[in-house]
Amino acid sequence: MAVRVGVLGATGAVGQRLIQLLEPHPEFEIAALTASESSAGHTYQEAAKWRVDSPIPDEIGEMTVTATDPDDVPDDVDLIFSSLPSSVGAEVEPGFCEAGYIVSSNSSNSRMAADVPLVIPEVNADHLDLLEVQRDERGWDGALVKNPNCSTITFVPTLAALTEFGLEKVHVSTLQAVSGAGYDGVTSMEIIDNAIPYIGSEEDKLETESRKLLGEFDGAELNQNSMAVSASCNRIPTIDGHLENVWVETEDDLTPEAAAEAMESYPSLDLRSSPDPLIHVFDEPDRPQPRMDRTLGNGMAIAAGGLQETPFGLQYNCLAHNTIRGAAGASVLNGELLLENGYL
Ligand SMILES: NC(=O)C1=CN([C@@H]2O[C@H](COP(=O)(O)OP(=O)(O)OC[C@H]3O[C@@H](n4cnc5c(N)ncnc54)[C@H](OP(=O)(O)O)[C@@H]3O)[C@@H](O)[C@H]2O)C=CC1
Ligand SMILES: N[C@@H](CC(=O)OP(=O)(O)O)C(=O)O
Repeated sequence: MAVRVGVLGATGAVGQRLIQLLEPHPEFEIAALTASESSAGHTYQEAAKWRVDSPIPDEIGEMTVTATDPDDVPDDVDLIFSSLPSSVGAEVEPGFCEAGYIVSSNSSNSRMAADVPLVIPEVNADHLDLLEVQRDERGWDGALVKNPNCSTITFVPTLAALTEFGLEKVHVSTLQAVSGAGYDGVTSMEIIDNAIPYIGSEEDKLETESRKLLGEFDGAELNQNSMAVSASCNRIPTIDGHLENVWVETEDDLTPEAAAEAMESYPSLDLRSSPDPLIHVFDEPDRPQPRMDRTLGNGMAIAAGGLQETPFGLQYNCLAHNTIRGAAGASVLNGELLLENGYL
């Protein structure tokens, strides 16, 4: 029987992607949609300014949106997908966990909290066991699991494939699509014929979340990876798909051929939304490209290419679909992992 799920922030850009992925999902059944007080009480099709590239499923359009409060969500909902502005997430997510709901959240609040698993299933599924520590410390019947920032998700799987060479220093420079800023994030006058070399708080997220994701959980606490990470983030006028340039210095010698082999053979998982292969390595020097490669693996794959030796170590480019692998798809995959691991 499908697990009944709720979506917090269901009318937003990521909430709409969540609905697009969850509605046909055989393991999950959408049973609750929440948003702000101004949307509550309206049907979903009245409340949401739908912008996803497939129509609103009929039965979803007719559902009534409720306020984002545990008392408004049916008790038989077991799993909550949260895609709220982070200030709202920080306020309401603990209440859902206290009320017994398992929350798979995309919002940035609490990602770096010591007892909150920050998970990319193919990279660090074992960090999910931090939930035992979380429940002991917080006394929750529910639980809170986070997926990382969309730019972090794009480069960390490629680093995970290279850990056997001993990661020492990583430099990453991003070319991020406008959808990452949300529909009202950057105006057309700001971004057309332009590039903006600043995205608030983004560099810090790449630098800290990557070290947590590649850290080791010893059963009691998580020890962060000791690699040094420096990030520089840029907004460019693409719609979807974050492209990143990465330089990696390693303890052991690392040739482009060995790196390509490690990335191509990095294992996927037997979860419905996990693509196989996880990392697609291009031989063509001008790939990956956002418009051509963001839908690889139904938007869940990581694309890499342009591997070469430089005076600053191995250099390559990588790409992922920021609102699918980088947001809604990441939360759904964490939901699948929670199900697989018996939390639901
Ligand atoms: N856009 C993207 O590509 C990405 C976004 N994210 C993150 O995901 C989260 C959501 O982003 P996005 O979908 O773009 O945001 P949107 O602004 O498009 O949507 C926000 C959602 O939250 C609801 N909401 C806003 N305020 C409240 C409130 N006070 N109480 C309850 N619900 C509220 C809105 O409801 P209503 O319609 O009623 O206002 C809406 O459903 C953010 O944390 C963002 O940083 C992460 C990665 C990528
Ligand atoms: N800041 C990201 C999107 C985002 O909302 O990230 P986060 O999930 O860390 O809030 C971007 O602009 O592309």
